[in-house]
Amino acid sequence: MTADAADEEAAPASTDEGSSGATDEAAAHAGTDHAIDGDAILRIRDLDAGYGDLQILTDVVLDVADEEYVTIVGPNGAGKSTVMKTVFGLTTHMGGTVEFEGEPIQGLAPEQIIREGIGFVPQNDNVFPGLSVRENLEMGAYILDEVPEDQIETIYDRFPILRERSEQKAGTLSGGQRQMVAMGRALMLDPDLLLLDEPSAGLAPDLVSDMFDRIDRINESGTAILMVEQNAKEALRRCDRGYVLVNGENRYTDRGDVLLADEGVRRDFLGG
Ligand SMILES: Nc1ncnc2c1ncn2[C@@H]1O[C@H](COP(=O)(O)OP(=O)(O)OP(=O)(O)O)[C@@H](O)[C@H]1O
Repeated sequence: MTADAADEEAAPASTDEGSSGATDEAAAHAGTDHAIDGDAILRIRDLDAGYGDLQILTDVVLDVADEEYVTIVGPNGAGKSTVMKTVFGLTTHMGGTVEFEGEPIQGLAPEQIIREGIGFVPQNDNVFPGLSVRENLEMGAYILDEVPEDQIETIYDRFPILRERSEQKAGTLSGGQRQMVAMGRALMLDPDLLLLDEPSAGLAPDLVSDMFDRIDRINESGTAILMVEQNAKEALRRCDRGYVLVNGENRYTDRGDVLLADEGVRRDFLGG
């Protein structure tokens, strides 16, 4: 979304004095109002979830507005990936609600969630290594009766190297190219919301900013993004709003630049 639109969307989340747009470090205080005032396409309320009997998330609140770019940061083991997996129906739902475009989706299976308009790029094992690039993309549209050729062309236009490598087995691609296949596959049904779990993990440093640029362009073309990223500072620089999660609970929520400028957030969660 545009910077202006982001300001409008994000402003209600900033409740503390000084968080209303200031990038002045001394004045910036990260907010703790985790819900936005306006409409959200993804609306998570009081979410409890985990694995089997093991509860990881407690009372998590999180919103993503239409076309918004939201990132989740926090220490290792905070439950960031668990939030994404829970939205996608891959964990045990224990309480609270997850609404997408006004409909409850908690407890639905991933296949149903894909149909609702959410794409997910997991951190690991996110391509079929023995299938070609094109076959991987086709798998992204497996719920359709026919392969959407125009969408494959759209993906190839977005990631031209995939057109060149269309017949190559995904397992023989570089890490960056595999990540493009995984993103391309998740975009095959043109989702309204794309979940990205650590998209820069394992990439050579010179490829990381290219990957972030591609994510920016996906967002600019109208797809909302919810991303977990180890490269927290860069993610907060790029996103509209960020959530800091600690021990499976919300800690701070604010615009990315406000979180970056908050001394406590920097010291405790961003490595100083
Ligand atoms: N499949 C699973 N079964 C049981 N526990 C799990 C499973 N996956 C994750 N966990 C546990 O859930 C907790 C949160 O893990 P999660 O991966 O969500 O954290 P994270 O914030 O994404 O961490 P990191 O930054 O290290 O990737 C951890 O204690 C982890 O061990």
